[in-house]
Amino acid sequence: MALNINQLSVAFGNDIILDNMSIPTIYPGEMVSLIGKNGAGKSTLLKQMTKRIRPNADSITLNAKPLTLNDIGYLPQDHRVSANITVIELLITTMHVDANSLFTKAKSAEKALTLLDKIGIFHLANKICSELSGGESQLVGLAQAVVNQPSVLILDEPTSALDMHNQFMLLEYVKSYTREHNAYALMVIHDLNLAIQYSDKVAALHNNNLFAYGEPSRIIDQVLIKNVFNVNSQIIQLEQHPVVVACL
Ligand SMILES: Nc1ncnc2c1ncn2[C@@H]1O[C@H](COP(=O)(O)OP(=O)(O)OP(=O)(O)O)[C@@H](O)[C@H]1O
Repeated sequence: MALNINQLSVAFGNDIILDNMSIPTIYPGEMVSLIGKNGAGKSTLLKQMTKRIRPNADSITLNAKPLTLNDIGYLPQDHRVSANITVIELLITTMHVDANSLFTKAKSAEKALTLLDKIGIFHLANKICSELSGGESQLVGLAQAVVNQPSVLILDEPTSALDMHNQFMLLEYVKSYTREHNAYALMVIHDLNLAIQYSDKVAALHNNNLFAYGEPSRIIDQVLIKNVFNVNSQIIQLEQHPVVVACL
């Protein structure tokens, strides 16, 4: 059981974004954060994972088979739902329910409400999607991404619109989902301290390739931060976690 990304290349015209990039095997139950400067290719990598057809199907595999759309739940960057339907209706629709069966529909509503409760957004069930705030929309996007219980969660900056409490609430949910379902979570996170706290492994992308990969406490240090972000920093050790403080 493993998720593999091997020899992946992506170019837009003459611009090479990912150059024959491989990531070490990702194991069930693992949360992996992608870090790197703006434009490094993090979203490009995640978008490649959500493609129906890839030029080289073997470049991204789940249990040795090409990753399919059925395997994944995807929360894109800046996710917004513009539809004039309620959150619960959105989730039921996402579940691909047979519209003729009232029983199945009722079961789906129950399932969707349980999920909203688990994520901590039960109160949003009857809100209209197009009227949600940015942060509410991001949390609903997470519910939509997990509602069909995918094996692979692909989350592009899932905490970017969230307040401090909701950042932790979302990441705690992703952690429990990943552990309970033996799933794989790949997330782009800009906040290094959140990445350190919530990742089993961190993948740092730089110069069109993988710069470093491993447990956050082993790979995130002043040298990496200087090389990847061109920022001076200090690392403070707090219990087992390093805490990054940027310096001028
Ligand atoms: N459809 C496209 N056509 C042309 N260039 C693109 C396209 N999509 C992305 N790029 C370019 O590819 C590079 C990587 O973009 P990507 O969105 O993957 O970066 P990122 O690491 O996710 O950045 P950020 O942290 O700013 O979200 C950028 O230089 C971007 O301009």
